[in-house]
Amino acid sequence: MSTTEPLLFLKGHGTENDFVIVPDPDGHLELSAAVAARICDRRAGVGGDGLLHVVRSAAHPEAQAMAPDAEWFMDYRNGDGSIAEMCGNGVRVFARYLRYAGLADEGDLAIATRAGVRRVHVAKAVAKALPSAASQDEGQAGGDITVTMGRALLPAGLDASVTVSVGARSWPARHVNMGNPHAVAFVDDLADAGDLFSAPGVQPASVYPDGVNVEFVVSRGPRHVAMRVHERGVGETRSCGTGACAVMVAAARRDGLDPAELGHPVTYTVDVPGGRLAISEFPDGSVEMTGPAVIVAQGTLDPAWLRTTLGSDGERGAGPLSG
Ligand SMILES: N[C@@H](CCC[C@H](N)C(=O)O)C(=O)O
Repeated sequence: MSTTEPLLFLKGHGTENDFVIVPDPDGHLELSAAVAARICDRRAGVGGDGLLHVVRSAAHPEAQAMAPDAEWFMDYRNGDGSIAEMCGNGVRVFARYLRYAGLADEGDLAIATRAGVRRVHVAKAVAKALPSAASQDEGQAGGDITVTMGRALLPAGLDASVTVSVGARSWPARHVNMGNPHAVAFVDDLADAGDLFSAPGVQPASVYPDGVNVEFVVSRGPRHVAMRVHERGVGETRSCGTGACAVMVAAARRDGLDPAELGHPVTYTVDVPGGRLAISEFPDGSVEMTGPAVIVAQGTLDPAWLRTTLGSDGERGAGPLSG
């Protein structure tokens, strides 16, 4: 694929965690970190917390082994262009896109991610917001999407507890892995985290050699919490799906609720600045998340802008976006 061709993109969000969606079914694009970051740039690009590169699993080297189980691979990038293992809000938006583009049927589908295959249930569409040839009969505005997020890993021993700090303040936090790393701190007030313009400190740093997403949590009522998040590779966002799952599990343990011991699922409502998610943990340890996912726009990336992004001398063009 050459950069003289316009490149289709869409814009979507899940509880206001927003993404640029770049369909590339046959895996012709090589998206460098620099190009992904440029596309996600809110001033010089389209703008988004992250980028969802939509590729057939069979066409992507990191996903070929999952191709028998999941036709599509979510090649997720953070807004700074870095690669992450998993994005919970992203996978709902990814599923919404597949329905919107007529690439998946209503009901259950499987999506390959770097954290493994995730099962997604797309609820029946209830509204139609975007008049588009590609929109099929999919409702963009309505219908929650449920994702089976896998098990939360709660490391034991030295890695179990960490300390999160902002300026002179610090809090004990829980290390939770949802395919990607999280540190969950319970605070008295969400404002205690300050402006979150820079990443909170997390000690010991050796627990998170690849960086960490940090959640600040307050209680709102029985099995109801609210959170803010500073995402690795992005900054503060309006929501984080994997973070909400990590928060739910940490809150349940704090409240003495372990589904494996209780023999029944436990469900929490998790409020994020951009909306609300319902998270359940089951006796087998699996975690399920339900929330909205919306496609808001589509367009094409200007080939001239892409060439500028790549560098007119071709110096950066050889790697960032080619095919
Ligand atoms: N917003 C996402 C998480 C995206 C990845 C994260 N920033 C990381 O680097 O692990 C979500 O909804 O889970």
